[in-house]
Amino acid sequence: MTDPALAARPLPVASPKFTVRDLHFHYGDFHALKGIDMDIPEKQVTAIIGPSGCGKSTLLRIFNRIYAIYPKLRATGSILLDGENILDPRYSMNRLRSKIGMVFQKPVPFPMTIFENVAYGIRHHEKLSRSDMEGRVEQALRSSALWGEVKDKLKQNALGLSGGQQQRLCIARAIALKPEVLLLDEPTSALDPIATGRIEQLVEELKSEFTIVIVTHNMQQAARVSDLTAFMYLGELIEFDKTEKIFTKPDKKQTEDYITGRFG
Ligand SMILES: Nc1ncnc2c1ncn2[C@@H]1O[C@H](COP(=O)(O)OP(=O)(O)OP(=O)(O)O)[C@@H](O)[C@H]1O
Repeated sequence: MTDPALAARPLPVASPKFTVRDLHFHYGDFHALKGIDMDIPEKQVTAIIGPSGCGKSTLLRIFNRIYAIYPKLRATGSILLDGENILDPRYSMNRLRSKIGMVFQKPVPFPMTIFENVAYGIRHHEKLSRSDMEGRVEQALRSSALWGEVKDKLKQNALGLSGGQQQRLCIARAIALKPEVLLLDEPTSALDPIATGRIEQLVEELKSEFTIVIVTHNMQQAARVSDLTAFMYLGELIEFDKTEKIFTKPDKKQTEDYITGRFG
């Protein structure tokens, strides 16, 4: 059961992109998310932090309903995206996919050319002329800060790129579909510090266009890139506030213990 004294209240947000209310999630009998309430603001970066197993990735994945393909997984409550409940099966998966892009922990480029990696998804959604497609691919690669490094080798296999470049390619692939939201699930955990720095800089640039939600194990990263930070523990949202406040003057003792390294 959620202890009302422990649960975070939703932070009032002027223009929420997502409004999450009383969200519970079950993996079969296991109650993984317990009564989450939060408002995620538009065109800002929201970080989700907390110790391993607290439910960060589970929460992130509910935002694009990945769980819905597994019969034993169940979400209750509501998540409004621009006012419409995306947990309602009548909200079509295609519509949701067109609004929400996701990037995973490990970059997984398709075994095809750099150009095709970006063009592939666009072709599934739109029919573009060759020159329009070239323009779209270039735009996505520029937005993901990769264009300068790959413009002369678009026909080379993407698997020849470095890990950091592959991750920026995955971001290019997601933003080429012009989503409104980008979900990033520990996007730098497989990268070296230089590649991590480039992704963090990119996140900062992309927030003028996209609503970004990032799960990270790295508290310094959350402090550097996010406007708001949500701290989770054992499936509950303990505290959700401006990042600066979470890292300097958190309200809850559990948050303070976590950010000062006393547990987790
Ligand atoms: N497919 C699954 N079936 C059953 N339980 C699961 C499944 N996936 C996750 N869980 C459990 O749900 C809880 C939350 O997992 P989740 O992966 O969301 O945590 P997390 O905070 O992202 O952890 P980490 O930081 O280690 O990635 C954990 O207790 C985990 O064991």
